[in-house]
Amino acid sequence: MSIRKLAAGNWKMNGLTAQLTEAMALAAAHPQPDLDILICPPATLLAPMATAMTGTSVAVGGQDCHAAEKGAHTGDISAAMLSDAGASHVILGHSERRADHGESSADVAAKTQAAWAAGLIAVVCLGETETQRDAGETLSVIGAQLAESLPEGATAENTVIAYEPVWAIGTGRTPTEEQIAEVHAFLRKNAPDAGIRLLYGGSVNPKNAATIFAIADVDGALVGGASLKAEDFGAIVTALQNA
Ligand SMILES: O=C[C@H](O)COP(=O)(O)O
Repeated sequence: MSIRKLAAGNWKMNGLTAQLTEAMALAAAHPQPDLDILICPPATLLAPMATAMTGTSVAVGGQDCHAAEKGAHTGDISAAMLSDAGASHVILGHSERRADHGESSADVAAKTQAAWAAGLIAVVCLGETETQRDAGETLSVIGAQLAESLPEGATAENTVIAYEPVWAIGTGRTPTEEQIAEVHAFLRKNAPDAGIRLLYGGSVNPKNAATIFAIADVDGALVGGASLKAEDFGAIVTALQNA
């Protein structure tokens, strides 16, 4: 089966209006890539970025949504609002949300349903902590997160899975190629649809991208820090295209 690759950037809580030029430079450098490119900016930049990316190769996504359609949830954003602002995707269950906002896998599953209902593609994040890896619990943790975070009905069309070891995020540390291969093979085998794209995330940069993209069952990356600069993210996109 041929799986279309995806280079996704998560800007997290970074980016002001002036940084829209980075997305524009990325789009200009990759006018017709043979893969999908996604940037998930902070909510404040969603609408202007979606407008700036119209007609380009770059899709735009949110970083979280509420599980409810609408209502009294001060400060939250619904999936329909993301879609209305021009998003096609939404990152859900990122470990920073799980840690900072106490999100459980059940919460992530409810948000995933909401995302699908609004026509968004859910980019669902899973990953073990360093303590869990050291205890030999990686696959059981990932297995439980996978089973509990994805509601019934996940397909290659509506869902992307991102494997992000918590200890590799923003640390400059990455798992070995064998460790990534093991988790991705597990996800390919256990995901509800074998066509669901599997991204690796955690300290991906222009230097290590080609090595990571050569690993079996890695269909792309969810990139944090290195997605903020068009030059760096562009180099990662090129490495993925050449993989
Ligand atoms: O969503 C992205 C990941 O958390 C990776 O972040 P990072 O590339 O800065 O390590």
